[in-house]
Amino acid sequence: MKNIQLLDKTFSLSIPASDIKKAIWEMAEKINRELRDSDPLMICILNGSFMFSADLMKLIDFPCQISFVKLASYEGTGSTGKVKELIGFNEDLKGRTVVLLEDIVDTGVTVENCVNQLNKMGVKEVVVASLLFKPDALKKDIKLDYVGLKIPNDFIVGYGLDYNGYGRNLPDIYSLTADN
Ligand SMILES: O=P(O)(O)OC[C@H]1O[C@H](OP(=O)(O)OP(=O)(O)O)[C@H](O)[C@@H]1O
Ligand code: HPA
Repeated sequence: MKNIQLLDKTFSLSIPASDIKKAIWEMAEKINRELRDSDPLMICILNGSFMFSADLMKLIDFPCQISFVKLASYEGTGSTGKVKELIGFNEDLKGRTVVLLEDIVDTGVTVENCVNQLNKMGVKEVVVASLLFKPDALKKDIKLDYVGLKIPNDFIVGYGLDYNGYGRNLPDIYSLTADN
């Protein structure tokens, strides 16, 4: 199994790029079918979602807007349980169908925070699309509308996800090995 080293930690290959691509194709197909008449505004949650959002958006086959927010809840290999807002929601979203684009839903703290903020702003509906979901880590009562892949509760890097800023550029996803 292919291993990589990032700073002090070793990771082993867990999800190859071909599986990620297939999951995004399937999600895009559903979104194209189900949201094309809603004039949705996609919101990419930076940093982690940059790669997923870019690949998904290229497969959306109707005119569609995208905007960006920058939030952080994870430090090192764990959740802080709090969401830091580095660039927030600053457009008029009243009455819009908003699609949150997440690379991963882990504890659910970030998505819950976004959904609450968007509902206060008077959106019509919030739709959540996440490439990855860790069901065993979830601590919040949130609804996920589109999920690419369900994964075990292991710390992962690659395809946008990082360990202390490293690993985001990897095309495959790797998980932390037991010997760390
Ligand atoms: O469900 P949660 O426990 O909230 O975890 C999910 C969030 O954690 C990651 O972001 P992170 O805070 O690491 O910031 P980053 O996107 O800049 O890496 C990821 O991109 C999600 O936004
Ligand atoms: O497993 C993870 N890896 C990197 N960033 C994350 N943010 C939430 N979960 C993770």
